[in-house]
Amino acid sequence: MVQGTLYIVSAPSGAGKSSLIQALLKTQPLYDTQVSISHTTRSIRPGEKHSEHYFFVSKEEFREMIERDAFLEHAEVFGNYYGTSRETIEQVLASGVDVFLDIDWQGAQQIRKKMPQARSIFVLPPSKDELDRRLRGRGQDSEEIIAKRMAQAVAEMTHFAEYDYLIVNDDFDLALSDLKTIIRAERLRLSRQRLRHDGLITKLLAD
Ligand SMILES: Nc1nc2c(ncn2[C@@H]2O[C@H](COP(=O)(O)OP(=O)(O)O)[C@@H](O)[C@H]2O)c(=O)[nH]1
Ligand SMILES: Nc1ncnc2c1ncn2[C@@H]1O[C@H](COP(=O)(O)OP(=O)(O)O)[C@@H](O)[C@H]1O
Repeated sequence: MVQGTLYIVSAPSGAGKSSLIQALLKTQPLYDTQVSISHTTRSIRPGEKHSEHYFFVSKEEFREMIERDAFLEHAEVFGNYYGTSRETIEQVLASGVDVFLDIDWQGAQQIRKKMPQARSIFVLPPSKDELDRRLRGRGQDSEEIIAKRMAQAVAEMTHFAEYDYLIVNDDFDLALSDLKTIIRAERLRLSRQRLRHDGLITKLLAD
């Protein structure tokens, strides 16, 4: 079985990474691609569902998970804790499915150390004004939270060069097409193709 690829996707809040990942998943069968559902201590937003968008847990539950080493990575973002559960990711990758992590730069650094084979993608907004418009347009955060996220956006963006790929999410369809191209190219990497087509290659090279 060929291991699935782990994709890390980061961006300043509001740049559109969740929308891009969700749109991508609609075009891929579940046996090919899944998105990891993180644990978080932040409050649930209107329209969000427990175990669909996040596992919403208390600080105590989160701390208990850190203590039993249940996270592949975890970080504090905007004053809340976020983490990726180790168990599910390892199982899903082992079954050959690609997994997407929507995580920040701190989590990305931790994953790269543990799993150097992971691929990382950074999503940029076309401008700060547009980022601000998207955060407001989403209509889910208070003025105070939006201000906090805008203030953090530059700090997050300074990490773009640590990533393998960069997508500017100006025109959504174009950005989605870029994301699909990255995945297609990764699936065509020689190391993966060799394993998938071992028999074929042996036959073609036989005298
Ligand atoms: N390190 C880490 N960051 C996460 C995780 N889940 C979400 N994040 C990041 O936390 C930040 C805030 O996420 P969220 O509160 O959902 O806001 P949104 O990205 O603006 O919708 C984003 O940068 C996410 O990528 C996680 O499991 N680990
Ligand atoms: N290319 C785009 N053009 C215009 N609006 C966009 C684009 N991409 C995403 N959005 C909108 O911007 C808002 C923030 O997107 P979201 O995916 O929640 O961002 P993130 O997950 O990076 O915080 C949402 O309302 C989304 O519909």
